[in-house]
Amino acid sequence: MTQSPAPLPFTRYAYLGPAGTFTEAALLQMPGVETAEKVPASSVLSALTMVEEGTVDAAMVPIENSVEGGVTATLDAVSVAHQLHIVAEALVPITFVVASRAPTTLSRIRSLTTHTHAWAQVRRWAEVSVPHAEFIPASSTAAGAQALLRDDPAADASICAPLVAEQLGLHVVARGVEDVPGAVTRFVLVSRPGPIPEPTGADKTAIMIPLPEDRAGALMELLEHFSTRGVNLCRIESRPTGDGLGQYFFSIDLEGHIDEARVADALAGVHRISPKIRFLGSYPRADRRPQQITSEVSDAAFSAARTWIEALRRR
Ligand SMILES: O=C(O)C(=O)Cc1ccccc1
Repeated sequence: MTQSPAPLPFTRYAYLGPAGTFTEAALLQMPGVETAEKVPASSVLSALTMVEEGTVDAAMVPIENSVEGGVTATLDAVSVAHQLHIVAEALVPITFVVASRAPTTLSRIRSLTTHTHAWAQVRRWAEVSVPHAEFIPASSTAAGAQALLRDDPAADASICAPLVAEQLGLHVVARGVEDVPGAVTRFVLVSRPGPIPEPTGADKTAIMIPLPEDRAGALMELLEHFSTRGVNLCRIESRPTGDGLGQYFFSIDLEGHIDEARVADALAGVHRISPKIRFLGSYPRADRRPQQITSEVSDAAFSAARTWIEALRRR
């Protein structure tokens, strides 16, 4: 049985702005956010810094795309550079339009502006449909669309969400230009380390594990701790630590909550191999998919095993 996530204890949120970004759409999914203050930031890094400095309580940032994989800048910032915890996630279906200020055709477009993350998702379409168009990076899809309304816009058109084009009164030159229909971006809400959201029965835990150096089979050993306790991994990526060639960490999302015995036991096992492991948060799954746990790795089974050992030791 799964429980609904509890309301978030925050009143001020940062997000990659301005209004109309996909990140804002993710933030608007958070329970209770309607009455909270929403502060637009000009980059993911500045949103994270606002959290660290206490200007806001939490920030929504993109972390993974179903087509492109991890948003490395966010993964690295949350895993290494910042002391932040993930407290919620949101999934946003992504579709893009090409928008221009005045009516035009694709063949007349010589430059396109959008966020790099959006450009990565329309690149193949662009090669075929606007092969001569130059890409001009914007701080977000909505910022790129707004820039078209300036006196002397740098680009002929922008790639943005359909709603933004509509709200700004732009002309839609083409719709559904994403290379892979049905793509979804996963966003996470990060805050300063504090109380961990309660387990709901459909949760994820994020961790960062520096790979032990000069230890044959270290990855296999790490993974065994999860498999023997029936802990399913939903994402595993290796990233350079930034400290020198050959130094890597694993960024892992697993199914379950730190309050569950099998998850805590697996993490304790990993800690013995890689003591610099970092816990980055346990939080409710956005898709609310309940966990499938076999009886031998249930909390009850762990508790019975502990009781048995304690009884043996008391003899
Ligand atoms: O620029 C935006 O609207 C964002 O929120 C970043 C982004 C861009 C493209 C897909 C997902 C997120």
